[in-house]
Amino acid sequence: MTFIQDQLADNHCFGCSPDNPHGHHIKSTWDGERSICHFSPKPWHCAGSPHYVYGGLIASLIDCHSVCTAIAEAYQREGRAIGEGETIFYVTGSLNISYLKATPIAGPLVLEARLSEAGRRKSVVLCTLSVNGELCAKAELVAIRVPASWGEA
Ligand SMILES: CCCCCCCC/C=C\CCCCCCCC(=O)SCCNC(=O)CCNC(=O)[C@H](O)C(C)(C)COP(=O)(O)OP(=O)(O)OC[C@H]1O[C@@H](n2cnc3c(N)ncnc32)[C@H](O)[C@@H]1OP(=O)(O)O
Repeated sequence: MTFIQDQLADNHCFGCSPDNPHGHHIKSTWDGERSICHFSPKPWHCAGSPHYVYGGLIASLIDCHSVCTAIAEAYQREGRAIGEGETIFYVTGSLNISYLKATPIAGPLVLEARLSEAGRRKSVVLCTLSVNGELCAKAELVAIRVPASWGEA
């Protein structure tokens, strides 16, 4: 299986870089229309109760999965494979999350994202997070394209 994150160069992100030893290492697939990410929380990712997931982690997963989705779609729009040619980077401009139900830590968490808007510099991504088919959170993220030089270490 090919993951978006494994095709991106110069990515040190806490949420999604494969190379950040302390990060979440999320993995997202892109089918040309929507992206999917599965994540199994660890016991220490809990909220006040040991049974439910910490909201900050949920935000972090949605953030990275959505921005990676915006990047994948942008490569596609330019007729390139992800990571091919000049680097495309997006950052989070805004992230609006509705926490609809407490998210069971037993997981797995399933994130699904698609674009509702794709402009020259700005993309809007809609993302849901479900467990066992039950919708626990939904979000809208505005991703803004930035120069490739932002990725330089
Ligand atoms: C921070 C360093 C990141 C380096 C990344 C490079 C390597 C990446 C590698 C691999 C990626 C893998 C994935 C990563 C995933 C993780 C994502 C994150 O955690 S990112 C960190 C958190 N986000 C920030 O720190 C942004 C801080 N903000 C800014 O830098 C600027 O405010 C920025 C770039 C977001 C916009 O700045 P302007 O002034 O250039 O933009 P204007 O030209 O005014 O607007 C362009 C369009 O965007 C809208 N816009 C701008 N800011 C917005 C906002 N905050 N909310 C909603 N819309 C916004 C505007 O309304 C405009 O839209 P209209 O074209 O008119 O339709």
